[in-house]
Amino acid sequence: MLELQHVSKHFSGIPAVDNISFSARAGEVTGYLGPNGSGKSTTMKMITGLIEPTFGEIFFDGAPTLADPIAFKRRMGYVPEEPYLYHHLSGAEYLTMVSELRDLPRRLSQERIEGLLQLFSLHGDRHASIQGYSKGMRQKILLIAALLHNPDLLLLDEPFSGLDVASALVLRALIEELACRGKVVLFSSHELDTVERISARVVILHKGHVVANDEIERLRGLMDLPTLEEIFSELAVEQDSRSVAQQMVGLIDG
Ligand SMILES: Nc1ncnc2c1ncn2[C@@H]1O[C@H](COP(=O)(O)OP(=O)(O)OP(=O)(O)O)[C@@H](O)[C@H]1O
Repeated sequence: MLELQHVSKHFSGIPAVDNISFSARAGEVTGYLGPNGSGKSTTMKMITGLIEPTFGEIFFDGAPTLADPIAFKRRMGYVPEEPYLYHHLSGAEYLTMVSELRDLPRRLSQERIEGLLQLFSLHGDRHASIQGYSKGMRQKILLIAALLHNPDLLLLDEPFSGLDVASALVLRALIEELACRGKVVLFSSHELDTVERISARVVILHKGHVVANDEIERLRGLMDLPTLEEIFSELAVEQDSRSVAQQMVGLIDG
């Protein structure tokens, strides 16, 4: 289980994430939602150890993640929102580098790389440089890199970004399958339909605060709202989208 206890992150004294506590359990998918700038990526980065919390602690299977960061990173796979890749490498070279950094045996890692490239329909492009890859192709490389070492915890920050319909369907099924196999999966997304389909629970952030942390089914009942989109709008959207759109058109067409 992944557990955040009273975690905050301040940038120049300003809280981006403010005293949040929640847990994500093994065997189920936890959706992590919030408007732009609400603190989702900051939370993900704190869990990975890329940035340290200003306050609070993060635990994985009962142990503080910062107590033994190397052991924790062996068990974690992370798909960042921003694809920081080495563009001069080919997809296959990049994945080989990742597997070497992760100390995976060469034969095993090559089998996994070849297989995953095939299954993500990227095999034909494996020797081309990442520079020439489309956004979706880069996203697939990030996904494969996060999966290669068969992690127990998957942190997926907008993992569907740039994927075509077929690949998004594969990823959706993959996330469900990983949870079925007992992994902890925390994934952030703005695609509420997808979140609603595959997540048991959601955590909703608004301006750095947790405004909901429950099973989707229970939230529907408690709030008497039929869809996650309506629950999300009620808790985390302040503006009337129709009126904002009309004002925008008014400005350019006035
Ligand atoms: N390195 C940083 N320095 C200063 N402020 C930061 C930094 N990183 C994030 N922030 C601020 O923290 C807040 C939360 O940002 P974050 O990227 O976590 O939001 P998000 O929920 O992931 O948004 P999005 O949906 O747009 O990806 C924002 O106000 C952002 O400007």
